[in-house]
Amino acid sequence: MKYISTRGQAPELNFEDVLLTGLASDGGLYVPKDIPQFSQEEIQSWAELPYHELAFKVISPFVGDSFDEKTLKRILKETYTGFAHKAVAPLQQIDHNEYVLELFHGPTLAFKDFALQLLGRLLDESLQKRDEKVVIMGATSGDTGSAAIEGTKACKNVDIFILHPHNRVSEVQRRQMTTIKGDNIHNIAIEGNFDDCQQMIKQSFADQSFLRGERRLVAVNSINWARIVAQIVYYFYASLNLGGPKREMAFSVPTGNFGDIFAGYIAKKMGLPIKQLIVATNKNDILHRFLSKNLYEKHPLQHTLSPSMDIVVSSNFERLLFDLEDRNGEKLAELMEKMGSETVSLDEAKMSKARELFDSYAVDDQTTSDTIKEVFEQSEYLLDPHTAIGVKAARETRRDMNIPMITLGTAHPVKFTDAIKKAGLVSPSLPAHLSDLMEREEKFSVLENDLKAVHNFVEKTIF
Ligand SMILES: Cc1ncc(COP(=O)(O)O)c(C=O)c1O
Ligand SMILES: N[C@@H](CCOP(=O)(O)O)C(=O)O
Repeated sequence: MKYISTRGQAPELNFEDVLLTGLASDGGLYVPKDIPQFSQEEIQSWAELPYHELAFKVISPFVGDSFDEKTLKRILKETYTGFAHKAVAPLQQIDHNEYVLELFHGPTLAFKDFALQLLGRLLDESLQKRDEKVVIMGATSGDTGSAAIEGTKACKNVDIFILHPHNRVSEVQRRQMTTIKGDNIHNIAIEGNFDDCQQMIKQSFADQSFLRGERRLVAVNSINWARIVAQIVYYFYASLNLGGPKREMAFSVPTGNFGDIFAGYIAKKMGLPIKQLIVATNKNDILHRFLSKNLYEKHPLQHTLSPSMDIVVSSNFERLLFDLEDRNGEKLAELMEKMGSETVSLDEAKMSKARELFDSYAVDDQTTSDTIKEVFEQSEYLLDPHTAIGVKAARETRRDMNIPMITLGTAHPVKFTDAIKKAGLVSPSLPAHLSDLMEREEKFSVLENDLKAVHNFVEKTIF
């Protein structure tokens, strides 16, 4: 399997090299040259498989010969047998033909564990084989940070630097990152917002001179294709558990960086019958405005009850635009340049293609609170604020009541106690492995919103 850059100028790479990088050298994102296809019969034959075996079927064509079959199977088994729920990604029915796919039974209680528990193990395997040490840099609006640290903390060949917006993640989220001990773990609170953090990561890939040519820079955000690939699996898993592929499914996906929903789009391209994919956003609704009005226009970032989705520039949207531009890297590079500085509309043919693929809906804080309360009163099921946005969007945009509607349950409500209290409900207790989280000692550095300051910090730490 070969990977190409969305901007058409970077060298083609195999899966292992894509895993060991972030942005392509031309500033684009790596995508598979061809998407693997499965027949309905083949998908059907996986109906009884446990999660890790299904993951092997879905992921192995993307991995190609980068990891041998035995190693990949071992790593997948280790990854998913570590989840707290036996089903790994259980479905909870919340109404007639309406479900939440619980993706928060990993160690950090958010869907990011599905990919980052795997990515950490793949990295470890690869770096040990190569006898190479790397620097990881990541930006987080709350969940990627702890999942990335948890996933890579055992890797001896890694120094990890995670940037989060100072005072803009929940207390549980911050403590989950800043209390993990390890000399190779470095948390940085940036006096800015998530977009500032993400921008600094992208700029770091563009100019890596601060690493003095001695270390490779690796991404843990969903700009790294290995993140997306792991997230495709649970679309297959949910569908197979509800009678797919003989039945079509609809998915509603709380969206920030467009990684999780992009994984659903790929699952559909691979042959999974998905009737509807819903982009559910909070007030940072650039994607909803784009899909509904054909206007890509950046508004200032707003802080909401769903902080992990407080994102303006969605990195993975570029991967979709690449397909809408018929995979023409040159045209895409021009479009991305324009989108960086002005309001952009697509031509109508491309826009209608995008609208055939996705519905969208934006939810404000009051409605998020109301939805948490309403679902709890109806079904005694407690949603986290991100999942609540997915459920609300599903209910508002559903096209066919006979098709099962699955909202991705992206985080456990215990991570967002303030939002739960605002909805007038009682927050659950932390699970046993985190029960003393509020007493643990925290370690992080606060830095100004300045790339040079961050690079100096990294340099001083590792050299
Ligand atoms: C809890 C939660 N829900 C939803 C999202 C959005 O996912 P994505 O960025 O893949 O669109 C995130 C992070 O981005 C998250 O942490
Ligand atoms: N919501 C994320 C933001 C980063 O997204 P990613 O999918 O690119 O890692 C977070 O919680 O950190």
